[in-house]
Amino acid sequence: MGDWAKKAEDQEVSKLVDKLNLDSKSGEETDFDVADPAETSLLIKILGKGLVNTKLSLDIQQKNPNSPLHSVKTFEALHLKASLLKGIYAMGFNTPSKIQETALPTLLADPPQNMIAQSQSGTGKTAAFVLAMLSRVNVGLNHPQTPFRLRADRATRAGTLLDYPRVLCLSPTYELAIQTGEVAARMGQFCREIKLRFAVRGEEVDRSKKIEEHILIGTPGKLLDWGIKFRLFDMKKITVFVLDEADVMIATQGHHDQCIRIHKMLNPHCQMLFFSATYGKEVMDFARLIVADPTIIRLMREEESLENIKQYYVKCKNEEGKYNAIQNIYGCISVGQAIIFCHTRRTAAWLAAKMTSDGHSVAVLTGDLTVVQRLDVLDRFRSGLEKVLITTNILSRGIDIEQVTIVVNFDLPVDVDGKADCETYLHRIGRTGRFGKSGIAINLITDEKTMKVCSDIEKHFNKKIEVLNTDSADDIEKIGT
Ligand SMILES: Nc1ncnc2c1ncn2[C@@H]1O[C@H](COP(=O)(O)OP(=O)(O)OP(=O)(O)O)[C@@H](O)[C@H]1O
Repeated sequence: MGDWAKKAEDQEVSKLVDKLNLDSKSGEETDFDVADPAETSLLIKILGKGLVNTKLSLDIQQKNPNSPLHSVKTFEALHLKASLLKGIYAMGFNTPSKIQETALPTLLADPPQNMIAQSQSGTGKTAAFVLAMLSRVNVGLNHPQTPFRLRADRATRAGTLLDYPRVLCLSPTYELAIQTGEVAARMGQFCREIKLRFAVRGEEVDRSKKIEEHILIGTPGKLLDWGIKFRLFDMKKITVFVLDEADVMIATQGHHDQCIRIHKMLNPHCQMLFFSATYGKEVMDFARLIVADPTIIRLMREEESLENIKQYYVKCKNEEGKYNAIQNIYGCISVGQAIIFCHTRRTAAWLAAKMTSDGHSVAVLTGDLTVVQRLDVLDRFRSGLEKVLITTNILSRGIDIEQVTIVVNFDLPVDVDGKADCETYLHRIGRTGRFGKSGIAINLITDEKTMKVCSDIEKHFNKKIEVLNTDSADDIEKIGT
């Protein structure tokens, strides 16, 4: 698989550059930013350098009484092929993550079990289902359940494996498919007999030849073309069907129906695996269309508390007044790194220019940047090259920027109806504070309307938002203690 890994890497770079070019041409100018779920997911995967070791508990809803739902504490206990175990260790995985230790025994069980697994980004779901895909291909070659005629048939053809692919993995976008393929290439690097193929835009096929790779990872449209339109492989022979990023899949126009169409072509004995970072009703409804009698595993998210965050509001006359409030705060207390949220790109640009001219080191992250450019901004900010990150709603819920000491809502988060967006507020300020020290959140108010938004947020979380007079140095110094 080694050459595949290099190819996947090259593909990823060149395709991300394509996206960069595409982005620079695309998109009418808009002043408001709305986070694109697929871009957010890709950013998280690329930024997610390591495993999110979580203490959160697992909620396991056992649907299939035959499922051997126990957990393993080591990868050895999974009795994987030596070459696969070698690949896992080569990736630096010493012990299974929480979701892996519980999901893998079921994912690898015989007879195969269907599963719906939900856990937030960075907890190891991709690695879990990739391991299952690679294992199944190995197991499929000589599994006692493999129909005898298939084994005999294969023996007569002296190893020419004509009844492949056996594994389909659907991703909502080209970039996310490449990311998953990368993980598979690294994990299967010592399993030279396993062949992977991307079913994504730009991947050409010879329509006169059947596809012989064992695992296809791609987007629904391309897989529909290869499997149903051009019949380049037999959908009925698929033994493992993985639907990844289901929450993003639902949010990406048109994928919902394509996934259902593909699913309808699979045989009922195919193992259906469904992965999602969120677990809302729409995700669960979609899952029930795809997965029969699933074992359901979800990583519970504890309610985020605002206990260690001190929240203030400042009454300002206008935008200039808001700017002066920020300047006064910086003039009185030492601020580590700060994130300032604006409602529009225009405000973000105006504020960035003013703060830069007053000597602040400022980074701006808005929706007109490509994924690659956003990564660069976030990397620089995380490494402390800039001290102030000015952004809009594009810095959506999923992207965690830890270790900022102060968050300023230059504009409070509101929904499309102008009402308080409490979930976004929680995400925005939920990252302040360092190792349990209290964080500071400052909300800048200019009129009755935004004052009401602020008090609605206060009521929603039942956590006092104190008034702050930024014309008084004593008042400001008090918040820094
Ligand atoms: N058992 C493990 N031990 C150490 N690192 C791991 C383990 N499993 C996964 N990782 C690493 O943790 C990071 C997140 O893993 P993975 O991508 O599988 O999580 P995820 O839940 O799918 O996240 P996302 O939803 O963003 O894709 C990756 O860098 C991966 O290499």
